[in-house]
This record gives sequence, structure tokens and C-alpha cells, in this order.
Amino acid sequence: MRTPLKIVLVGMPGSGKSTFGKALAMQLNFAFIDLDEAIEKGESKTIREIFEVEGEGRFRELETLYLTKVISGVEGFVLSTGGGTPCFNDNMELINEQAVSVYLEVSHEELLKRLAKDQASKRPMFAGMDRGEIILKLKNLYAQREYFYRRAKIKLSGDDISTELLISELMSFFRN
Ligand SMILES: Nc1ncnc2c1ncn2[C@@H]1O[C@H](COP(=O)(O)OP(=O)(O)O)[C@@H](O)[C@H]1O
Ligand SMILES: O=C(O)C1=C[C@@H](OP(=O)(O)O)[C@@H](O)[C@H](O)C1
Ligand SMILES: [Mg+2]
Repeated sequence: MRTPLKIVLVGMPGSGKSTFGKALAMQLNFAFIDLDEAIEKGESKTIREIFEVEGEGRFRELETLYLTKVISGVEGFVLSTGGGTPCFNDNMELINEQAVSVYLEVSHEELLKRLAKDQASKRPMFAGMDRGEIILKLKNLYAQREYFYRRAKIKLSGDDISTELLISELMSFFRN
């Protein structure tokens, strides 16, 4: 069976899914969808507002709802998921049934650097945390999530994964 040209990026918060997804889609001339942005647009609320007002449980419901809708769309897209997306409601099965999943594996030191630089307001999981708390949160999240990330069809590791490497890995995946 031919593999559909649907590419889904998964990985820890700060691993670069949103940044890479956009660049990859541009290079491949594919559509780009960021799942968090799709939820924010569709619900007319920020992710932070959804977490704060309706709770994480509601966010996870919405995440699965939007993932299901987006992933069944016409092929020829790159989808950047949120860090938790593959880990709830059988979402990883859905992703692997419909698309080529790519895990961006970045060291915790690098994740910490990037998350500490980022505005906490954008990331409710890390809001108001100091460096030590972010380290503990990352360790805890990773322990719960590694199992799901490792089910991705392609894994790319490193702190400076380039879109060129990603494209060459994708080409060999589609060739084989
Ligand atoms: N390859 C990279 N090198 C350095 N910083 C990066 C890289 N990719 C992303 N970043 C930065 O790290 C932060 C998280 O990136 P983002 O794409 O939002 O990750 P994710 O969507 O996986 O949470 C952003 O501030 C972004 O500018
Ligand atoms: O790890 C998580 O559970 C989350 C990661 C975020 O996406 P990024 O991984 O793009 O930061 C966003 O979906 C939400 O804040 C929850
Ligand atoms: Mg993102």
C-alpha cells in the first residue's frame, strides 16, 4: 500500500515541532497545520485560556477532535502536534494509521534552554515555573510520554536537526 503524504511531527514541548513543521512544509510545498493553532482558531480561545478556564481534560478532548478532523484531510500536509497529543485517547494509533509520524528527539538540556527563553504565557504546562521546576516537569512528562513518542515511524535525534536531514530521512522512508 502506498504511504500517504501526510507528515506528523511529535515530540516534547520545545523540541521544535511548530518551527520545523512550518519550514518543512515550505520546502516541500505542502500545507502546514499546527494543531494548537487550529484549536485556538476554531475555538476562538488561546490554549492557555482553555487550560485555565475549562481544564486540561477539555483541552485533551478538543485536541483529539481537531486531530481526527485534520488528519483525515487531503494528503500533502505537515502537521505539528502539541507535546501531549500522541499520549491521549489512542491518538498515536490514529496518527500512525493515517500518516508518517516523525519524532524529534532533543536533549533535555536543550529543551530547558529553549523553554526558559520562551514566554511562559504561551505554554500553560510550564507557566510560572522556575528553572528547577521546569527540569522536574520535563523529566516527569518524558517518563510518561517516551513510550508514545517511540512509536513514531521515523526518529530524528539531536539538538540541531535540520530540515534537510528530515527530508532525506523521509525520502529513504518512502523509498523503502
Ligand atoms: N533548531 C532549533 N534551534 C534552536 N532553537 C529552536 C530550534 N527549533 C525551535 N527553537 C526554538 O525553541 C522554541 C520552541 O520551538 P517550537 O517550534 O515552538 O517547539 P514545539 O512546537 O515543539 O513546542 C522556540 O522559541 C523556537 O524558536
Ligand atoms: O506538552 C503538552 O501537553 C502541551 C504542549 C503544547 O504544545 P507544544 O509541544 O507545541 O509546546 C500545547 O499543546 C499545550 O500547551 C500542551
Ligand atoms: Mg508547538
